[in-house]
Amino acid sequence: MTDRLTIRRPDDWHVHLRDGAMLHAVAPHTARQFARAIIMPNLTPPVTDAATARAYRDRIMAALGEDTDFQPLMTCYLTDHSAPDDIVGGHAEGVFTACKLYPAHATTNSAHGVTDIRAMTGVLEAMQRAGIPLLIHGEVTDRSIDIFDREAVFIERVLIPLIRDYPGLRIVMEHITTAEAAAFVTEADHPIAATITPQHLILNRNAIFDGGLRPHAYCLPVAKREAHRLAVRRAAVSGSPRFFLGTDTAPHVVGAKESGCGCAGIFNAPFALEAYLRVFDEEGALDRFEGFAAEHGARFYGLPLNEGTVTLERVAQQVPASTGEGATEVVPFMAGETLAWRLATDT
Ligand SMILES: NC(=O)N[C@@H](CC(=O)O)C(=O)O
Ligand SMILES: [Zn+2]
Ligand SMILES: [Zn+2]
Repeated sequence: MTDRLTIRRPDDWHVHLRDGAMLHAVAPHTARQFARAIIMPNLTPPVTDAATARAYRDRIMAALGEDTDFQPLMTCYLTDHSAPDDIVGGHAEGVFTACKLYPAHATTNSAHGVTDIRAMTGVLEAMQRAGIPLLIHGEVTDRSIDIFDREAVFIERVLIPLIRDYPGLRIVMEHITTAEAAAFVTEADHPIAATITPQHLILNRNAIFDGGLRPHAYCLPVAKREAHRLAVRRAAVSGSPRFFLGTDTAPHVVGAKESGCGCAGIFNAPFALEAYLRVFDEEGALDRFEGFAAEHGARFYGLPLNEGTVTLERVAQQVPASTGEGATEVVPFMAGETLAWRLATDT
């Protein structure tokens, strides 16, 4: 049995750091585990231009203090009014690493999102030309489509036409949850990849209703049936360079989760590596963990691999019931459960 695993320093390709007091409370968790992270732009108001992104990046670095070498990679929130020149300019200046497409009203803080992706011709052409990745929350917002089918229907209705129209556009399908998405990303003749969260590797939809309504197991896209979880697990441990780590850590204060209309989002930043490693361990794929956590994403984004390593050791630890206090009290993923692995050292 392997009891220690040393890998290249990993990156998290999908993170919500929020702002203000919550940013200060949650950012250190991500910076402790990861060298870099793709920072989601769904603040209120959203991060839609380079000046706003630069200011947000400064607030992130200020929240982490002087000693950190963590690198936030900023994204631009696309709206119906996004202008190609602003995006290409922001990317050329080194502010934007990617652009994020939220279909309007698909998820938390997506009210300003895009109403018709097909109408975004100028922006998508410019991104394709400049090699700027398009990160997609891949769910249709058609209320007549069952919530468990919205990802699969998005592939048919939106993604297939999109890759046909923009054959060179680099796409990351974020937080995939279905067998359909795993198969599509594996097989597509296109520069496309997908992030996978710990929760979609560990939970199926029964977890949301396990003995009562479980708000801390609720995120979007919502967890699917067991067959889908298993398909997503196979994709994660397959060794395919098209699948990589993106936690979608999405903190909401406890009262906003435990509510008559609880927010979508799971806060997994404090023990993200440990949660993923549990899955790779169970699947007998410890040798594939480094690729998933520290190589595939950087290569897809065309960024250098990190220097340095982290070590995880087989030492049990219990996930606390909550982190933070007051306006920053958040219940972490797997609260109260015991994890077999622990992040040990940073070198
Ligand atoms: N995943 C979620 O359930 N929530 C995210 C938004 C998102 O990534 O869709 C959030 O910002 O809270
Ligand atoms: Zn999303
Ligand atoms: Zn997200």
